[in-house]
Amino acid sequence: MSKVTIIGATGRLGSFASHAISGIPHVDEVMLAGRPGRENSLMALSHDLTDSCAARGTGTKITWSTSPADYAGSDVIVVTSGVPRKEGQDRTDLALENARIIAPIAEQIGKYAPDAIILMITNPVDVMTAVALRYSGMEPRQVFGLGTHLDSMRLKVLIARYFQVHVSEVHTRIIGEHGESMVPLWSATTIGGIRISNLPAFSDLPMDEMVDRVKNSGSFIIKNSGATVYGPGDAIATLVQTIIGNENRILTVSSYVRSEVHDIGDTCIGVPARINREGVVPVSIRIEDAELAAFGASVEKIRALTRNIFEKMDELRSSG
Ligand SMILES: NC(=O)C1=CN([C@@H]2O[C@H](COP(=O)(O)OP(=O)(O)OC[C@H]3O[C@@H](n4cnc5c(N)ncnc54)[C@H](O)[C@@H]3O)[C@@H](O)[C@H]2O)C=CC1
Ligand SMILES: O=C([O-])CC(=O)C(=O)O
Repeated sequence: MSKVTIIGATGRLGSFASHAISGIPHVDEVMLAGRPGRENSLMALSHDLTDSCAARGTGTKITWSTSPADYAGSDVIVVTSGVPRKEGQDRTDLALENARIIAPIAEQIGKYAPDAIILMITNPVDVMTAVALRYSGMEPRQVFGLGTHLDSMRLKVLIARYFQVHVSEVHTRIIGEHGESMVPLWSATTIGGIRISNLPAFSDLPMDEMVDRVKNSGSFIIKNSGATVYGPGDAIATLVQTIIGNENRILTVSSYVRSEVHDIGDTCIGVPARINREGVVPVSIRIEDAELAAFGASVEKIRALTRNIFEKMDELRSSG
């Protein structure tokens, strides 16, 4: 029996992610969670998703709750609660406002579902993953964030189109911040198993344009349609399936890094990590000098922002 809870289920991303998760094999229950006052909205969504399961011919049970005590028994808890950015904002602008929303949610998860695995989505996702880790009191392997998985998938599609190959022929990773300082790992990019730098067309590859497009993907979608929904929603479902199916895939997610990348760490940030039913563990890797310098800068940025948010949260809590 597997139970997946989505906290923030009434939101634009939360509702689509709930739909995507309800189609994963071996997920028996999807629990839609939200704040008191959202009962009608949660109930209506549960009816709609139950109809969806009926139409798909699956027996997934859709439940809903506004009580954190009902997090109990969850195998995976996806958190999408919080404010999204508006046109012109950077994800980091949301840090304190969303930390104030995520900290109490994480505390309740630690209290009622201490054996679950938390998948953090709220932005800025690297900092919110650290907030969830701190306030849940759970182990680093149990708390991870969507990180640069979606960025890596966005780059993969651009490379596949450029080389006119099926996306499954392309392997690539973006590590670091889910944001401006993200770092593409061209040294870990292959097409048909061949290192991309060994292909003659590599010298003409518009690398900077591709990475800029990935960096601006979220803001472009938000500006023109209001929110990013289907990309992150299906990326969330992939990660949930990887856990529930105990798949041992290596995906690029935000995870607490100690020293796995050239001894740089002590922060939650996007790195390749092995994901299974036990949770998420970063993989030790070695990267090229230029990539390492960029990753080091990204880690420093996120570590400083995270510490700043922790200090502000401590001040807010001590002043009552
Ligand atoms: N990591 C990633 O790749 C992505 C992250 N996101 C992030 O996910 C979050 C949600 O985005 P959307 O669903 O588009 O936003 P939305 O506004 O549609 O939904 C927000 C949800 O959070 C809840 N919420 C808002 N304030 C709250 C509070 N004070 N306490 C408890 N719950 C609260 C709302 O009830 C709602 O369920 C944002 O922070 C957004 O930036 C969105 C897309 C991709
Ligand atoms: O851009 C945003 O704010 C939402 C997000 O993180 C993404 O879609 O990558």
